[in-house]
Amino acid sequence: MSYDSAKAAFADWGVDTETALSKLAEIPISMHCWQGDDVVGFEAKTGNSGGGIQATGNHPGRARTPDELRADLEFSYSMIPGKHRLNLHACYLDTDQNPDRDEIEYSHFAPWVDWATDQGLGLDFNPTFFAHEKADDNLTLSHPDQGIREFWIEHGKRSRDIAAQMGAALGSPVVNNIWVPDGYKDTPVDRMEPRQRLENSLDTMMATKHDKAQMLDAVESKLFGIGVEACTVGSHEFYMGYATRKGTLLCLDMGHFHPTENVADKLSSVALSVDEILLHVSRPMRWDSDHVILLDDAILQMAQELVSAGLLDRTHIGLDFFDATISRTAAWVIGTRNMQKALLRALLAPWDRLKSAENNLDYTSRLVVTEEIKDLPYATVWAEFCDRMGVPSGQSLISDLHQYQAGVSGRG
Ligand SMILES: C[C@H](O)[C@H](O)[C@@H](O)C(=O)CO
Ligand SMILES: [Mn+2]
Repeated sequence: MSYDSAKAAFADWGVDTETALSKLAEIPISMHCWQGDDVVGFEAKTGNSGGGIQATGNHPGRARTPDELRADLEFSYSMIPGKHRLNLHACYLDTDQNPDRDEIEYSHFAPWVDWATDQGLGLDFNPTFFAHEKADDNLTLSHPDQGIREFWIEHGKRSRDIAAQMGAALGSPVVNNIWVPDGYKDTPVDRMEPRQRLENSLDTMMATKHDKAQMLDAVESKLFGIGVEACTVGSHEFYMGYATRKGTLLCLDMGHFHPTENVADKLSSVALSVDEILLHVSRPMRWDSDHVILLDDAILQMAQELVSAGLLDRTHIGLDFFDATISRTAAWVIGTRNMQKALLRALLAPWDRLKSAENNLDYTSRLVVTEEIKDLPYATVWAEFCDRMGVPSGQSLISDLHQYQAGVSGRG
């Protein structure tokens, strides 16, 4: 089918494909650096703690250096339509020095900023509260030992400074997302004190106010992780309350809730209490397994909520998955494109008609419309978008992905 025919098919439903394509082109997705190297990072390892997260698989081609990671990212972005962002973790520093987490400075990340400037990308940032000997108890900002708390508070403060400097250099606010793995394997007898300690540590860490044009604080909750099955200190209720009272962004990771919860349903509720939201779009399978996102119902509903509720302007869309059983660059490309495809479908829905049917309690019409529009030629509009943005779609994408993977498979 030609694009003009597809455009006419959508116009029949009162939808303008050109408006949808213009909007889609303006939605940045923050791609996570850690898909490229299985969350290993570039510092000398000092601890065993994985933070309860785990990349599994041994597909060849893992990036071992910042240069390899940047090459993989450049290829991946060239397969993704539009201009996007890179979400960096503090353990991905690029320096010959070996600073501990409480010694990191902007200079250790300056090569990333130079590269991002060159590539026209925005950056986001995360302090790394895992994979370190001082996190081996699965307690960091809520640790009963004040010295350990202070170590991590210093790391968090420095991360915020670095993020703010990145934002100033790039002219685009850097979201600095705080996730700590803190929790207990078995049922704790005291849940209150750890949560008070976490709150106090966060307050100290974020005491310095930064210009929101440079840096935005976000906090990420979790249900459980490996080794902290009984209690996570930074639960959803903890951070929902914290973000609401303190004015930070709230990060919703789709893998951090009970498997039957609909994370898309949370957006409108959360948006009534916090100004801005950060998403970690992920695909949990039985647990927080961080599979590559598919164009499945969970993602489609997420995109529908963002568009229908008018939340695109105050939601930062980040990704969080890491699969080491497939080509890592293909994982980035497939996952990011799926997020965009979901957004495109949501942008192509006849929302006025659907909302009007719902408000008139005409659920029959609502159901007919939602089901009939599933047959519209979304693929043709997507192919047009890719074409205009100079990236492949369909079978040529497959050969490009395979060709790049073949070139990196020999990495040791
Ligand atoms: C590496 C990330 O910080 C991590 O995935 C975090 O966002 C998370 O979701 C932990 O489960
Ligand atoms: Mn996450």
